[in-house]
Amino acid sequence: MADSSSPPPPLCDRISHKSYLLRAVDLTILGLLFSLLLYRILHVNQSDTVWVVAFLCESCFSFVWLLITCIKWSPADYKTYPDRLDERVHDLPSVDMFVTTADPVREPPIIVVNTVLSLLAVNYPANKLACYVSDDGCSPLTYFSLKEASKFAKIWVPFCKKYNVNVRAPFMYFLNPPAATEGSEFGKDWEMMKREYEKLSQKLEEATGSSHWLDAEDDFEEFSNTKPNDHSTIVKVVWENKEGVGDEKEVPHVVYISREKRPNYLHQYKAGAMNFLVRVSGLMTNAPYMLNVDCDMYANEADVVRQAMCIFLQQSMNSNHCAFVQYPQYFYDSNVGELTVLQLYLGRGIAGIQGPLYGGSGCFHTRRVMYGLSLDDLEDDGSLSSIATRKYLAEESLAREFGKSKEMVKSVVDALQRKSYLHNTLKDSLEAAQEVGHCHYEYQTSWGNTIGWLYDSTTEDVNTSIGIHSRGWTSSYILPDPPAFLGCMPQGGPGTMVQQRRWATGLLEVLFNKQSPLIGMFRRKIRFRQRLAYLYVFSWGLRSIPELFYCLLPAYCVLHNSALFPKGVYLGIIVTLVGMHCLYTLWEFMSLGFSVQSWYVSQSFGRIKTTCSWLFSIFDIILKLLGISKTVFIVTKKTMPETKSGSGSEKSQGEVDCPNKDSGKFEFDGSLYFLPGTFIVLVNLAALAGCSVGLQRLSPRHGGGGSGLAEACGCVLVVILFLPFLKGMFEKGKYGIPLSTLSKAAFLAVLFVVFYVGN
Ligand SMILES: O=c1ccn([C@@H]2O[C@H](COP(=O)(O)OP(=O)(O)O[C@H]3O[C@H](CO)[C@@H](O)[C@H](O)[C@H]3O)[C@@H](O)[C@H]2O)c(=O)[nH]1
Repeated sequence: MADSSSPPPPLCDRISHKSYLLRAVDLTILGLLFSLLLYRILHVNQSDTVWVVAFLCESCFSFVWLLITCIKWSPADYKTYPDRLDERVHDLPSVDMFVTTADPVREPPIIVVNTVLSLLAVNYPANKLACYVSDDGCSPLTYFSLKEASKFAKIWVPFCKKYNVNVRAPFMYFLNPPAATEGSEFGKDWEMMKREYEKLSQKLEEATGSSHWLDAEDDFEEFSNTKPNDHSTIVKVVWENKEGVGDEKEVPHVVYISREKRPNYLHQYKAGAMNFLVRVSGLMTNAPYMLNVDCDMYANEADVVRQAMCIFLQQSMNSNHCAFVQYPQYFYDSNVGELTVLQLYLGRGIAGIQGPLYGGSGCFHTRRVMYGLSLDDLEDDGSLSSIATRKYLAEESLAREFGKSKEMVKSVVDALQRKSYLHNTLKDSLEAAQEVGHCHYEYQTSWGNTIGWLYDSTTEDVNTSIGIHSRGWTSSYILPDPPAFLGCMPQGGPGTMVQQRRWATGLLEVLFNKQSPLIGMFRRKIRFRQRLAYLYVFSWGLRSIPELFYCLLPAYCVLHNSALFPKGVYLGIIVTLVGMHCLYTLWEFMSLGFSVQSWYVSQSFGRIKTTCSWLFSIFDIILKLLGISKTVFIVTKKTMPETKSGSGSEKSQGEVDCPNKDSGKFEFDGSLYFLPGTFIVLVNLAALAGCSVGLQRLSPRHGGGGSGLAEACGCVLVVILFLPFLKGMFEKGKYGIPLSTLSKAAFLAVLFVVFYVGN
């Protein structure tokens, strides 16, 4: 029997994943890289440019590996015990849930609706939840869909709770009929729900094609004569859970919001939408915690909110320093093993330092931290220190920072002082909500600067994340199995290239803005290794330059008859390095249930995205720094789950996104993204062809003893890594490289070859 004087069991445990073996492997690879650099220094021949370029590239790779080793040194995450929550906590805190959408075509409302339904049905008292949907597309269709979805939610939520359904996004749930339930009560309910969901989908599909419903109801008046970038603020209470007591049949509040937009007015993309969500929810429900998900990231696990609360509530009993709880982002229907591996190994590594980076979706935030509090502003019991009280609660300074709305200032004071929200009806706040959605509301306030989601980067997530860690807060990482949230990712092709470029550009923007981990070394309270983690992420775009050079160096050396790699026994350094790196990364993949094929796809895609997409982020950032152009946020196209059935609940984490039948099959279009890759393949093929006809003999020998088998193997390796491009040269349609790209790349390749042979 448990001793009544012993402390109650914790709500969560921090699990360390430290491994001496993995540290040894990381260090060995680092040692090999440094030996290679040393060899180059000792054997340098100043007239040999190849040697110098290779040295510079390898220095970059070594630096990146040094960062990786530091990041992965002490991995950790959290295990939570949601079953203990009810025993320990009698009054669960409220949570405001935010969903952002921006374009009803690229983000079909049926996807948004599924995400919303999955959130409305989570295992948490409905009177403690409110779901706010921000629509940057100002689309009556999205509003219509939400209205229909909230009607469906009245049968869906009780159904999920009654039968303890695991996956509460209907489009996923109904992919798998339950086994042998015919005739049972559950079987009948299941059939009925499925029919109702089909009706809902049908209605939304019909509404997408026509707009007759728009005139039929007064409710859509505010949408008339609006354009996505030119309209007034719209705030609509879709469903209000009046006098909710947390009954299983209740549906949480649903609110639709679309902030004012005017042409030529910088609306700050997603970050601007998030800040409007924070303000409106502050006026309406003012929950101390806020969950944010992208419109395609549905809750795949009914206990997501309870799990996050285990961390926050345990921390508030102890030290109270966790600003946010981040779940990793997993994806349905897409081959993104690379992201899964990255989030597990590197993600846990960062989580073991000061905590995971905020990834933009699947994250629970504390409202007070978003209002700019630093860790130092709090006493041990979580109340504001006397200095912070003076600093934050003077009404004048609050109005300066948070904007002129009196209701907003009051709600901020309540949130900072942790006062529980006094129930008004949501509609009482509509007028104030309109005011805080005005284009000019943020003018000369601290929104986006020190408060809320931070501006000045299209990757608002990591920009905001470093702002929070710089104020001394920590964050926590939970990796439940099945995954807590699942979203969609574009398959390899133009969509991916645009997305990767936006990420790399946004990250570089932070590297060069005031949040940069390179500045404020002693002033900011961010830990040293956490800074390195940010540096690793923010410098993605810069890695494109050494990678591009390194993909061309073997071909150059073969054509130029010069040595790239060490000779004799020293060649062993390179061979061991490549071999170890391959085996190590392969092990990382296989340990998560991915196949060898998936590992190859990720290695190949890694090189393609760096040289073809990240490369453009450098141009973007130069143009931005020169003030010639601004960066833009192109919304990623979302697709319904099609090829795979299954709820994700019976699968292990690794299986969530194993490659589909088309893995490695790349889609092309005529955009410039595909020019560098095609050029790389052509040049390496030309070098191999030259090698086989003995071209080197025509070239004079250059430093290091001329090229040999190692350089030719280098060319083969590059071609293998860019195989989707080689295949694309022989395919037709969307899988084929367009003739225009091929001819441009061929022209450049001919220039490259002609210029270097015998030069
Ligand atoms: O002007 C905008 C642009 C985007 N969004 C929303 O922002 C979210 C993310 O946009 P998406 O096009 O899906 O970007 P992804 O590249 O797929 O998203 C990743 O990268 C983004 C940063 O670039 C992060 O914000 C996301 O959380 C992260 O999942 C979506 O819900 C959009 O509807 C807006 O609300 N307003």
